[in-house]
Amino acid sequence: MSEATLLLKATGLNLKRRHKQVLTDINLELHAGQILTLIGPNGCGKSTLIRVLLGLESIDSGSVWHRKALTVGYMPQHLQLEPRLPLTVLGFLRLARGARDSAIHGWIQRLGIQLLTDQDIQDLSGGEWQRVLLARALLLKPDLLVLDEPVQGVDVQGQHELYRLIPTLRDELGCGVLMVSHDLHLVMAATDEVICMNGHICCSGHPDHVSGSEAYQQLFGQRTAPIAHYTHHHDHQHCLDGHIDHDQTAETSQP
Ligand SMILES: Nc1ncnc2c1ncn2[C@@H]1O[C@H](COP(=O)(O)OP(=O)(O)OP(=O)(O)O)[C@@H](O)[C@H]1O
Repeated sequence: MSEATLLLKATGLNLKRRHKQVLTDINLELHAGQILTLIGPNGCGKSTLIRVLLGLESIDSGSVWHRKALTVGYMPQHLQLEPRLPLTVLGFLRLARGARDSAIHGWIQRLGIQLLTDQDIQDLSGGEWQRVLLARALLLKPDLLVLDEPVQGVDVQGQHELYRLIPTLRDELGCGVLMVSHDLHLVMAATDEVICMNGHICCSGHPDHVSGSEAYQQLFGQRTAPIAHYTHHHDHQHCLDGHIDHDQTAETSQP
């Protein structure tokens, strides 16, 4: 990918918290139009890496480069709000920098949260809150959309909808997407590149490549078996004269 589309680049990131080495020699690049997903077991450093990339946490060594004037829409894993704060969903969305009511109502419709507009944010369910946070991130018209476990608390139907929506948003906004997810089945189909981490980067690349790698199998073991992403194993050959030769045997069938 070209330098012109580069949004963010991390080089040699290292970070220790108390006595634990949380990040070790992390290198990555994210380009406009790319969906990059971080996966890995609990505590492997995914959220910490996101916060470091966004400049919310300091590092011991390494560097993070951002494109100039990069606008980031961040959907955090946790957002602590003052519990006594009386604020409706609409009021909360109006706090987004530069957000106009027309845009707010557009995203409210798009994300199917019309019935929540006047509801107090303290009364939202986990899945409802996730949608509201996504709306807030999108209101910023981000060059980079950062989603830290976007489907936590979202029902199965909602998870499918959200993972279908992410590539559409990427296409419409032309943004890059950096995502953390535990939903291996769904995320593998909705991402261009996966980084599988456990403090350091164990493996990375296209989902097909990563899910077949030894490091991935060691981290996720049996759970990797039914990954539901599309893989086409070509079981025939197209000859120059247009003839199809079926003598080639298929390795495996697609899921
Ligand atoms: N301020 C801190 N002090 C000590 N340890 C910390 C601190 N912040 C993070 N850690 C540790 O760093 C590790 C990485 O945490 P992080 O939240 O990045 O993991 P994660 O991969 O996002 O996990 P999960 O999948 O459970 O959300 C964890 O072991 C955590 O306990």
